[in-house]
Amino acid sequence: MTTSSQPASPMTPQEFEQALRAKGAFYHIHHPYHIAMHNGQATREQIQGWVANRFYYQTSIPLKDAAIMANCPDSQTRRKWVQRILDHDGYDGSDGGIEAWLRLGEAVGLDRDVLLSEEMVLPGVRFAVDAYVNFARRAVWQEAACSSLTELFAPQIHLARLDTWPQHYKWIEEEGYGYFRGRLSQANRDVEHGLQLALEYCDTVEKQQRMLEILQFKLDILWSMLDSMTMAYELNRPPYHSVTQQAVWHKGRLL
Ligand SMILES: O=C(O)c1cc(C(=O)O)c2c(n1)C(=O)C(=O)c1cc(C(=O)O)[nH]c1-2
Repeated sequence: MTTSSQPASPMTPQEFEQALRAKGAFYHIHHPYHIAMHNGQATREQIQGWVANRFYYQTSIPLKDAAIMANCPDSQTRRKWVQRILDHDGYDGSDGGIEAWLRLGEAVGLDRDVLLSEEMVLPGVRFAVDAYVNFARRAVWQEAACSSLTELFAPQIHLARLDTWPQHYKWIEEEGYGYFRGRLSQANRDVEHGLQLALEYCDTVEKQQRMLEILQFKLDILWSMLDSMTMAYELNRPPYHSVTQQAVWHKGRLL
């Protein structure tokens, strides 16, 4: 094995931030399934499939964040990090992101029970999301915390949806867009904290290279989710399509 491609000295914090940001080239905003949704070319079934499958990501994010907190001995970090769980689960009478996503489901014509039952969650989506939660359980907390840094690129994707979906998909009820609106400020705040942790923690060549690899792993998760949806809802090749039309795949959380 050769290590000749390793740089001799660590990047400066500015250079390292640039290297993290450059990973935006591989964000799922560039996936053909996402581009089709953005351009108004997605069918109702494709939008519904995306909303129902992404619900599994939404409900897994608090599990992932709780796993990070469980491994983090620093109370100052936990005080900040706990806000991420509250954002999704709701607190003090505010509903939170999971409820907002259920409303998005209703706005695209999916009963909330369909989302909650996870019956539409494709195995490939489940495996990708579970990999994220399991990584957060095993990794040192700083690495797990910084794997959330795909959120660097998220405000742009939420804004783009708010911009184009109402024009293209008149059948989606307006109140479904609350989730994307709420995430704009939340994602920016999360990124500020995540980036600060990454720049402080990654002070060696090895840590910087590993963090870039972890960010790529997270990008792979988001991309693979859309690959699974492409197979099922665009190419009409859901799991077992060659043997049955029925959705026989497992439905429960086996994490
Ligand atoms: O809609 C999106 O494209 C998108 C992407 C991501 C992301 O980049 O991981 C998140 C979200 N949304 C999101 O809503 C969210 O709450 C969130 C939390 C995290 C994380 O890794 O902790 N990513 C994301």
